[in-house]
Amino acid sequence: MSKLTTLDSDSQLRAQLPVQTLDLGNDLTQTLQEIVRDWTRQGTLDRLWARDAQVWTGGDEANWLDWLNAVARGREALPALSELGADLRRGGFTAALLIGMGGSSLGPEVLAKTLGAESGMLPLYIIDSTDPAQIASCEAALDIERTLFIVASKSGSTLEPDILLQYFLAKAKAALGPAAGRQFIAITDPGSKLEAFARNNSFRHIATGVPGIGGRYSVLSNFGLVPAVVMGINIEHLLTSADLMVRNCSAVTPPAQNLGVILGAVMGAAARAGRDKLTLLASPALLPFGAWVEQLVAESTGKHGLGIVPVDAEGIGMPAVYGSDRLFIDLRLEDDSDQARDQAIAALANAGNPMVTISIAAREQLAQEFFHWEMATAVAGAVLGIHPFDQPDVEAAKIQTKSLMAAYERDQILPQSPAVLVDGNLALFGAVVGNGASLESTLTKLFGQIRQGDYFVLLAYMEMNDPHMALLQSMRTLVRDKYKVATCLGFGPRFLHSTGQLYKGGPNSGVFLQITCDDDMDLPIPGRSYSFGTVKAAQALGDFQVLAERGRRALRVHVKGELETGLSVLHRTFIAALSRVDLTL
Ligand SMILES: O=P(O)(O)OC[C@H]1O[C@H](O)[C@H](O)[C@@H](O)[C@@H]1O
Repeated sequence: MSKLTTLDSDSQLRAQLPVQTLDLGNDLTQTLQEIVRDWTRQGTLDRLWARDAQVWTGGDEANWLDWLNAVARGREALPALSELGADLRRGGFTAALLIGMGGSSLGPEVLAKTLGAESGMLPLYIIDSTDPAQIASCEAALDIERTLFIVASKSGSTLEPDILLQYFLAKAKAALGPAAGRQFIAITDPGSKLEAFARNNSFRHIATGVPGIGGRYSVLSNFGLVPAVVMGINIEHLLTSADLMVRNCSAVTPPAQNLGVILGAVMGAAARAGRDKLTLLASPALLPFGAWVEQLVAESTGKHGLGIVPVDAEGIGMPAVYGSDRLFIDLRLEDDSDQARDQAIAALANAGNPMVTISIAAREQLAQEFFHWEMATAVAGAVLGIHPFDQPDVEAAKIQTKSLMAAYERDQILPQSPAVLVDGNLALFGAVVGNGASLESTLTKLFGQIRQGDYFVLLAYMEMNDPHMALLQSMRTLVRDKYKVATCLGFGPRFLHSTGQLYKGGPNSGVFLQITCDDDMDLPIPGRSYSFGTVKAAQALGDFQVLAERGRRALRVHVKGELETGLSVLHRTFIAALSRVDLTL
């Protein structure tokens, strides 16, 4: 194994930048060197910073590169942001709820879960679901009268934030009367419908986004900075730290020393060599970073039948449970390592798996990691010849959902074909279900379709909570260990704004098990003729229809009646089916 460290050990920068170490094996190292040589000779990095769309596909990439300057803009906005912080300190709030999807919520979620609120400032809750139970749990944790609501949406027209805003504004109005708007902040691009709504409802503050920054690249703009201010995080420190990475990734730093170019070139080279499952291994304290990386990598690269499959929070296994399609990236916090984890990672590297190690000394350096990964993803897009700033297939599921909702508004029922099979309280849908089959034989058939190099995904339209997470995680681990394939877990509708793009538009190597459920309780949406439960059902249906249209191998299991009972039956049958299946890999 050849090892390469991309900064001199005595470099002053190295003390403050992450240390990035590569252990790639000969073939990948050679490809990496070729890419770096080409980038140097052809001045590709200069062209990237000069916003030359030919670096990628020659499309409209130049319109989406304002994230390159987000840190400088953020620094200019520091006085205004500090005024906002002072105002909030006087506001008498006890907590904040951020309403948003995908790029508008995943960055703030990382900040909330890794840095958290400073004392005296507001802990940040996030709602990015239409699941009635999840909305109810979130509401139960809040004192509505003393909650600051942050509605974050670049477009200002995304369905979920729109209806969640209606819901929580009605609650706030019921508690506080017409002054309720003072409890709300909007973060949105100029001229959006949300901006107008915020004005008309006398919101406390409206923070604007930059139209030339896409959602998944927006964390270092107001979309991440305002929630950070709400939590009392020192954003001046974050931006100063991020600025070091911006400088390292700039055109002044030659590709061979440029952390972003190197990481991106490795990602692209690995994907070209069939190692397209980018498996993030994060120190426990940095685990929440993975959900943000997932969106960035999946939405940016997963299109036109190509893409890098991000694998997040899979847990680390023995080398024997992995195929030869993995690139491992170990994101570590120096004082947060334990011996068992280190040994497991060393075993993976010793077994010949390519491994990138990114080591940071303090959590605040995640601000650098945001830019590092943004640059790397843009570079990987260039290496793969992909437009990294669009998301052509997200729209397909949205269109399908819209037409289902229109049918519901007309007929008061969601149009859907009957289940192909009902096994106890579980109803099965999808082409994989055969005549006279059972849940177990259908699962066996689905598993039988998994081939080497595929990935298996659980799409769960239910409350994202610890018990559900534990059960679903155990299911994905069983599949990984038996088939040696990468596995992913997405909660709906959250993942539709993240990995959904890749699942539909990327390579047809995904095998999907969608799990839906009846809702024990439902919540009405003020001013609408439908409930959150209906929206969630339409989103799951629309998602499944698009997966089927795209020829994806997919099964839907709907749990009728009590969710926990149905899930444990599904879990047991899943294990039984796995143990029956003959390995055909
Ligand atoms: O911020 P918004 O306009 O509400 O968009 C939220 C999300 O919507 C879509 O699903 C996009 O695919 C995501 O990239 C985006 O982050």
